[in-house]
Amino acid sequence: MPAPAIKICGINTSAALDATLAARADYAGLVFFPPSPRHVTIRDAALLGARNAGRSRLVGLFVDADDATIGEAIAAAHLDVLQLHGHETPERAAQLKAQFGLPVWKALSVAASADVAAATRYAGAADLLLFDAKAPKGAAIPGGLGLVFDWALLNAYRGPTPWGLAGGLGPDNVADAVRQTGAELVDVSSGVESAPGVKDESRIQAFCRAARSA
Ligand SMILES: O=C(O)c1ccccc1NCC(=O)[C@H](O)[C@H](O)COP(=O)(O)O
Repeated sequence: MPAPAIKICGINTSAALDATLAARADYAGLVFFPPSPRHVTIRDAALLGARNAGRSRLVGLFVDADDATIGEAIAAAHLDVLQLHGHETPERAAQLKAQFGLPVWKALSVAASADVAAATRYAGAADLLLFDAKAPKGAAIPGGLGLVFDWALLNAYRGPTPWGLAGGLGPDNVADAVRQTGAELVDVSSGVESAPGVKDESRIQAFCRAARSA
């Protein structure tokens, strides 16, 4: 089984970006969602984009954002991928893909088999599906909560769209997760932090090493 691609999400400082680059992660995620402890302003995003200088692929994460917000973020940070983490429909995903000419990843919250079955609606609209744990009702943010879902639910996925795994991953369980699910991409945020929104260089290194060992 080839090693999965690795995305470290919630990069909000130059130190966090440098740690991600040093660990040779494939993707670095920037969160454009003000309620998140990992939110980056347009100014932060421009600085991070310039520092990255094309070394890692930058994924902009949006929650039901409008076109102007997304366009401004792309221009500031030179984003490579758009990740939609809200209630965006297949039509909205397809429209953003056409409008901005970037790959679109759709995050899908999973708590039951029906959530996985519904993923086929995004065939042709999204370039990658990111299966993540469903946030509890009333949560301030829909991701980045360190919650794991039942990975066995993914056995039911039969769609053509490539997919990745997120939700409660960390250095201690990512290798098992890859072995059990065969995920082509793994995504982590809180599992490589020392506090919400504070990335930990040694945990980023350990996560990448463990993911590649699977
Ligand atoms: O991370 C956030 O703060 C966030 C805010 C709003 C929507 C999504 C968010 N994160 C999405 C991610 O891509 C996370 O990496 C994913 O949910 C996994 O998070 P974690 O369980 O903390 O590893």
